[in-house]
Amino acid sequence: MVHFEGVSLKSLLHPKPAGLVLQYGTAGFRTTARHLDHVMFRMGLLAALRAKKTMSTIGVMVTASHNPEEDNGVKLIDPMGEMVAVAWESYATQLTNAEQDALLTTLKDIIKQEAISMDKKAMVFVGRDTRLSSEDLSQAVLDGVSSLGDHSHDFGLVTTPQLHYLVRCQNTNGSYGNASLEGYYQKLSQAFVQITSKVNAVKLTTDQSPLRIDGANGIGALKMREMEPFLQQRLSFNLYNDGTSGRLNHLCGADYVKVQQRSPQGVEMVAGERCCSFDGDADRIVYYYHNPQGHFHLLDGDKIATLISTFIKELLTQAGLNLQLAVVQTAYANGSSTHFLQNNMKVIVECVKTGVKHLHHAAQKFDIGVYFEANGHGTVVFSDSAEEQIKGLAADPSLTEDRKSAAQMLEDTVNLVNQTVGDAISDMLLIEAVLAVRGLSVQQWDKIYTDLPNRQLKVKVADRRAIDTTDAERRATSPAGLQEAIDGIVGKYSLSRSFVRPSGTEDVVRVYAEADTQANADCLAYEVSLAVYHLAGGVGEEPKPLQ
Ligand SMILES: CC(=O)N[C@H]1[C@@H](OP(=O)(O)O)O[C@H](CO)[C@@H](O)[C@@H]1O
Ligand SMILES: [Mg+2]
Repeated sequence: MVHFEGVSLKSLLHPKPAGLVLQYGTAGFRTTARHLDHVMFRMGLLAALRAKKTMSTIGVMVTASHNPEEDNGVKLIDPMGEMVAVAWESYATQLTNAEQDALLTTLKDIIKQEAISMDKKAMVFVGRDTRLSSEDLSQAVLDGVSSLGDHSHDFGLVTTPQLHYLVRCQNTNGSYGNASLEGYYQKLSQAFVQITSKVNAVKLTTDQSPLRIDGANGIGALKMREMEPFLQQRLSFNLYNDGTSGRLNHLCGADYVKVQQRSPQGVEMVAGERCCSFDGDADRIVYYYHNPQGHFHLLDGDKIATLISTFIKELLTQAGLNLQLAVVQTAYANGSSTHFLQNNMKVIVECVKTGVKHLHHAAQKFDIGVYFEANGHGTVVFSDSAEEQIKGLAADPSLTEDRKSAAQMLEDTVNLVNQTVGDAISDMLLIEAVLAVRGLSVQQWDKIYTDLPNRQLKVKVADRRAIDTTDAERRATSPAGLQEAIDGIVGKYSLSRSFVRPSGTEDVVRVYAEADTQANADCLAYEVSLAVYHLAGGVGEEPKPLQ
């Protein structure tokens, strides 16, 4: 029996501000923390229902990732550690927006529509980032779960990908790993130590310098400190922006570095030495360095995808395994990366809509799918059959040394990767392992291909839904005339490409442009912004040319 009275009573402690309407977007709910208490309570309720429906443990992560400190947000995690199924995103929106007196009816409607049996107790895993508001908000999630009489486990401070990992472990009877933070550290560290133990000590840190890690003043820095003892000194690193003094995501972190195309504050840059930045919940990573002239060089998600897929492809060849390898990107991928992957690497490249769930699902269609958003969110997924073949080969006693070593390295790679979602820590360890094994410096990695100069801009419009897109968001179908205008502008530049799309997380239209020079990419982005402003209902000041 379910005690809906508990829900009624406890929901009064987490009241919804009348009239407030929010939407479960690309990254769950995300807004100012002041508006989220009722959302959290209700996501606790919904997670419990989802857990009953799937008869599995479900995760709820309280974070607003790279957003400012005063924001917060929440995402649900499905049984295999994936983003929650799309159909449930609309339940999340309905439940969140139900006025106080309609909450129970909305809840019961979902139970009915999904034919959820309420007999068994559910289990919900809860985690949170380091924001000041996160503790109270995660308590609201726990209240939601317990108001239905269900169980929860509060993991407290964790990175987003750690919670995804924990959920998957719990639902796969330990075959993916141990459902504890220690299990996470052990699994990843062991794989990292195994891969790098094959490299002689001199090559290990290829440019002989410790890796500089910018923790964005968030959870990632905390968790790297926890992990350090497990790594058995195989990775030499220094942490910056570790949260002891600076503000979360302020002038630092992966999003700042990628969008501003400059190094973060708080990190001592030394020419030629490699640095990386996590974002606020440690599910994204970018690398960068300064050249001797002090110029900033960024190695973003596209460069990471290229490094990792090249490594895997070479190992597959060496091991004699015939598995289909694909790289999944979005329209934001630099044109040079797509060209390199298709023409030089000869791997399948697919382009999908922005948002990790789209990339993840596309990648799952292949034996091995490497996916990365240009902003540094990504991972590798292996099909069950690919994993079995790799494991089988690695254990085959009749193999030659060469094939055996490649197969074992592939097996270690499978274990090093967090297959549930992009994970800054796991990605970083894989990148460091690849650089060590291949003896590559960050400069050599950077030279694999040269990025086309590019620019991203935002345009404010009255209603961003005025813009519709097709072809994985690369072409606009409305408003009328916009795509023709963009085509006309793009035609004036060389090596040029530009597209526009409504953001799923901010109230803006995003403009992306790339061209042969930075000045041209800037002009192209500006001209396209102007077209958006005039044809799609721009508000406020007209866009200005970039300096
Ligand atoms: C250009 C860009 O970086 N867009 C980001 C951003 O989405 P928008 O829909 O563009 O606002 O936030 C998403 C969630 O974090 C992330 O998946 C995506 O890559
Ligand atoms: Mg994030």
